[in-house]
Amino acid sequence: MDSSSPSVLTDEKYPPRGPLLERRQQLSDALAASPYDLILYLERAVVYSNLAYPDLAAGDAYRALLLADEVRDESFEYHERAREVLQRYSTTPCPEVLNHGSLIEDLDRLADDERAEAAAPCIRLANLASVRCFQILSLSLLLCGCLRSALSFCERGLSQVPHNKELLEIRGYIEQVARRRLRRGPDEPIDISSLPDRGVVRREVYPWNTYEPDRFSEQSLSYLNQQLSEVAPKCEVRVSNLPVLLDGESNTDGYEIVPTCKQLGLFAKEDIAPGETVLREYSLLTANNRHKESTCDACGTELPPLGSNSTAVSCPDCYDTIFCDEFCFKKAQELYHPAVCDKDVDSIAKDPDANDIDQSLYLLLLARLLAMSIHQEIHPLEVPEIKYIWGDFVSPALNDVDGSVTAEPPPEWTLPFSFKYNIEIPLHILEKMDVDIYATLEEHDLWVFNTAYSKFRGTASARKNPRDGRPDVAAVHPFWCLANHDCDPNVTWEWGGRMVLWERQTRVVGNRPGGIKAGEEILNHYCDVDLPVQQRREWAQGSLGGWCMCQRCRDEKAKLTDHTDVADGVSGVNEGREVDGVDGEGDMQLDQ
Ligand SMILES: C[S@@+](CC[C@H](N)C(=O)[O-])C[C@H]1O[C@@H](n2cnc3c(N)ncnc32)[C@H](O)[C@@H]1O
Repeated sequence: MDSSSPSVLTDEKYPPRGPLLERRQQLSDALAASPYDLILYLERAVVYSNLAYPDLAAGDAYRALLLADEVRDESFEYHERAREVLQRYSTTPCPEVLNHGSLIEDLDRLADDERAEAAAPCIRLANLASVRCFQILSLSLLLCGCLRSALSFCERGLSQVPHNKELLEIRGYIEQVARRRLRRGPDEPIDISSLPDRGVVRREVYPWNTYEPDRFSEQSLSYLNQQLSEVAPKCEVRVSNLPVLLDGESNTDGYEIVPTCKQLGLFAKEDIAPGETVLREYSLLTANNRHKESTCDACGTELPPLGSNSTAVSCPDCYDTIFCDEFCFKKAQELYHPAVCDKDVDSIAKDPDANDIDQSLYLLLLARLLAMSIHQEIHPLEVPEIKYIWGDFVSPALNDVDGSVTAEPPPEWTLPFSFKYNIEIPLHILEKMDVDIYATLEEHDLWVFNTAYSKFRGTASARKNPRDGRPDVAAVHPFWCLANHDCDPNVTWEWGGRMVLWERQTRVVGNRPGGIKAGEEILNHYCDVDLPVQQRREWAQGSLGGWCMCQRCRDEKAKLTDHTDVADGVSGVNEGREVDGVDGEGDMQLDQ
């Protein structure tokens, strides 16, 4: 942390979390009772900042900004409701949260006298609130590492109050971090479009998240096993001890004992023969990022050729949505489609830039989850397809920091984040679905989206389009994704409408015959296991969340190191194999 720059997350050095968490709860309850109150949103944003959740602070400041726009524009949907609430604050002294630095004087000094007199007091408050939103948004997004969005909000604020000290300071910090990240000198100009806009935030079970089950409890395991018996009758879910993975190369390969952690895994309850199907799973939690692509909207498989004998079915109400057969159409109608039918959401986040492919797929998975929860009238985190899955969460205590404005987000923060994909587009999608984003805060708060993203990352699989090799379809299969990885796997998998895991005829190491004995763990593979150890580890790192420590990797690495020693320090020996075919694989696991 850069100790020379001021801490903006906290007024005191380490504010006690308890009272802040209590205040957060009070404000959330108040918002549930008065959902169009932008002052409550701003107050909660400040609490989130003090709790070191800059992403959640940005989320609340953005909702407050939208409400300030509602107050000012009579033609907007929530105008009356937002104005009526704000009006209540105009007779009392200015709300504390708006009285920040020199903001009030700066804005009043600029107001054209006549217009200022004519303006209703609540319009003055809305103007004040929107600049306060720009301050919180720009500073919070800077702290998450989203520099382009941070600068853009800062400039929008400065266009309203060009001399505001806080905004000018924030712009200075953004430029300081941008110069460091882009390696620019102090006098070199910075082009806003070249600024990085992907950041990272805390990945955790938020202290107020009451939806996360104890995955290791008897109740959870018995529920999971009951469901699993339908898709993988010879398997059961059990607790598995897995190596704790490091970020990269280390000297722990040769250790006899490596630290382990408790997770879940799939195990055989009965012997499984070579070639036998181990699991066959259907999921509607799918996404497709091509606008006009011939895949089934429900299961993501290629559509059958259209024609008089085709099994394909289009929705009778929004002809554009096509399903591969009657089964998928019925499942879609039962579980999500009515929430998006004829709602003009089809083109959102489609055909993304090459850099945004993964983000677009995760976003579209979130959109599907939201449609499922809205149609089934359950909280998004209660949707069975994601409720029990792995989120690679870090304990809140480890995430806690005393942040400094110009420091990089800490290494414990591992959830990729951007203003566009975590805040702006999810809210836009909900609005297209005719959802009142204010009245449904409990279901559609940013922490709910972040929790869903944590679960998708590390469990979703994707398929590359054979024409251009770009991943364009993704899915979460909640039982398939319980199987852990090993570079000497005993199963292999393919996703085409159904996710299928089947027992290998032969194992990679020693070419020994396949077959899984009762009690043994089902070992899947998250990378191409024909690659040499270094490339395997690099490839699997994204989906595994660390450097693979399976026995095969450790043995091969040890052999390679011995060989390197003998060859007098020749390093980087690859096993005489060109790394081709890495991009040729159709199915892949998406990176975390
Ligand atoms: C798709 S999930 C697998 C199921 C997960 N263990 C659970 O409890 O639900 C992927 C996560 O499992 C863990 N994992 C899977 N295979 C592993 C391995 N060989 N070594 C260490 N961790 C592994 C990693 O934390 C990874 O991010």
